[in-house]
Amino acid sequence: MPGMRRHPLVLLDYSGIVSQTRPHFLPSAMLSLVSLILETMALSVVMLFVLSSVTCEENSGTREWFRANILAVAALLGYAGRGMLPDVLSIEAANLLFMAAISMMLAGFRRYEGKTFPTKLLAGGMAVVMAVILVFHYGVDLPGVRVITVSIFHGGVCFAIGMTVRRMIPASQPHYPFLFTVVAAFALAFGYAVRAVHYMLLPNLAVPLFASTVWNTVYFSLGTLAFPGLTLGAVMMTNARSLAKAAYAADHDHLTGACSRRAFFQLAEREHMRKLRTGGDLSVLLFDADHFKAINDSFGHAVGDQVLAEIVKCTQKVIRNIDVCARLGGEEFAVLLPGADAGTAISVAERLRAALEGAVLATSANASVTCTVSIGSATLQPQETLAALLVRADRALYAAKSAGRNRAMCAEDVRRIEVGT
Ligand SMILES: Nc1nc2c(ncn2[C@@H]2O[C@H](COP(=O)(O)OP(=O)(O)OP(=O)(O)O)[C@@H](O)[C@H]2O)c(=O)[nH]1
Repeated sequence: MPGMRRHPLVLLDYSGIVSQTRPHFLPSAMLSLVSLILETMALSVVMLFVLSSVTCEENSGTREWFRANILAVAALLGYAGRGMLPDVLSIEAANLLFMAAISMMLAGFRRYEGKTFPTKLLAGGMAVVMAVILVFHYGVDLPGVRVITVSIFHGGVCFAIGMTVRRMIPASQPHYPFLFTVVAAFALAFGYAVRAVHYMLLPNLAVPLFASTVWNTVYFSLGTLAFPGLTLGAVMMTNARSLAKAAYAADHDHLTGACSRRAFFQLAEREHMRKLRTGGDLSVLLFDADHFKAINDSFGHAVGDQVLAEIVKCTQKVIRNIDVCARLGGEEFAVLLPGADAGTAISVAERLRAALEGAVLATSANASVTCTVSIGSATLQPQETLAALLVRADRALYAAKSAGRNRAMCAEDVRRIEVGT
């Protein structure tokens, strides 16, 4: 084959030049480093299986990480074949594939972040590195210069990965997957930088590629960890995001973004227990859109949906951050008001009613769609259960509907009316 050096099993330096000939057996030192490369390949293949379990359109970045691992496997095959494959495959092609692989890894993290990939910058960088490799392989054979150039590229990309993931460390959900990836990326960047500086300081460092020196072992181990480490971080980040999405979906209403019924009852239970233990006030508002069926019938279900979403937006503007607005079902909503006494609760209810009465909640064929609400409020009595509190709020809501709608009524007043005082 043209370009292939015909030494079936040989020990080569970085440039691929024969430095020793071992016609039938690989020396054990060489074998240990080749096996390190083969183990990395095996790990990357395992990572491909792991990645395939999370790779899909919704999980941004996973496709790029999958491709990156395929490229890495191909590159590692090339590196492992040094001495058995033509130089153009084991040096040029392998380096090109590994640069593409690590760049693809960065592309995955950028996609995960929702950002585009700096294709031109990286393609330009790869072209420069390849030019250096060609010049310092076929022109002047300086393996050290090739190592320095490739290490600077890999280190730079790993640093960019670290910076990208560092920006994404979330405030609320578990940090661990992100910290793991940031540490892995920065450690790799540091390792590559040390390698580049090492070769700059010792330009005549001409140990054979697979010679089992301390530094070779350190640098090979670094390379061994690069892909599996970053891929593991990527998979953990994907799982963290999936869990966060699932938790959000369970706790929020899909249409309006309000708290879900399930989450509302959980929060209400917790607040109720706290108030029973520590004292203090707790109020709840139950409210329902008036004649909502007529909106659906006149403007269509889509406009009805828009109105429901706007009702929630409007409510969230009226209440405090610590209050919780939930959609209990259909056109029925609730607001939990921790620390609010009966007077505060009815004034919040009145503000909400007035805000919705004056708001255009949707437009349809140039018609403004408005919708009023009826509200029942109730405040926790000593030793009262949550269920009893909600029953009283519901009765107040029913009273507001019966009294003509578009009004807020307080359970305590309704009770007074019921007992005739
Ligand atoms: N667009 C839309 N409509 C919904 C949704 N959930 C429930 N509805 C509609 O809400 C309407 C509720 O109607 P009713 O229970 O008769 O209540 P209403 O028309 O608001 O009358 P009052 O409550 O007595 O003032 C029904 O037509 C349901 O189909 C939803 O998610 N989207």
